[in-house]
Amino acid sequence: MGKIRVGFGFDVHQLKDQHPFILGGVKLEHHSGAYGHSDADVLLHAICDALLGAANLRDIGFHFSNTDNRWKGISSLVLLQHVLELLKEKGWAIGNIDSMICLEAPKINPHIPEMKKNIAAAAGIDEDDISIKATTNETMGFIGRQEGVVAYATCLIERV
Ligand SMILES: Nc1ccn([C@@H]2O[C@H](COP(=O)(O)O)[C@@H](O)[C@H]2O)c(=O)n1
Ligand SMILES: C[C@@]1(CO)OP(=O)(O)OP(=O)(O)OC[C@H]1O
Repeated sequence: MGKIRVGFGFDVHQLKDQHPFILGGVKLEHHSGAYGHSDADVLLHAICDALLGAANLRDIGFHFSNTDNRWKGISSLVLLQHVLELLKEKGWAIGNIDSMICLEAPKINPHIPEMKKNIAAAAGIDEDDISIKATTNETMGFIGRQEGVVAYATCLIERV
């Protein structure tokens, strides 16, 4: 086996009423949604940061500034594709990704297969190499009050 590295990513976005909610590239039916410069997909942003961190390539805001109109409203699946190109240029391939979404509602479990499919397609990896999990915050804090959504991700990358 060649050189391997691990990475870690975190993201948080505010939830606003009557706003689209995109998570893992899936549009969720919900009364509120994540707000940001892009489509505010916290799961994909955490995954992008884990991958960039593993490759020591700074972070998502360094590559895709939230003051740059090119990224306004953009699908974070496109950002993930860009991140993959950056990793490839440095000779890295993804081993696996694990992630956790912290969200009070709606339930994420029914959407996980579609999220995995979207991420696998954008990152060019097997669905089996992507794990997505979810937890509520047991009604506590800003997540519990449904004011925000958080995601964490870890990954392993290997030299090809
Ligand atoms: N937004 C969410 C939150 C949780 N889940 C699933 O429910 C299980 C129980 O959640 P607790 O926070 O009460 O431990 C959790 O393990 C997930 O499987 C979900 O789908 N969507
Ligand atoms: C994705 C970017 C760029 O559009 O903006 P946001 O959608 O606001 O997301 P965030 O995780 O706050 O910052 C990263 C930015 O690069």
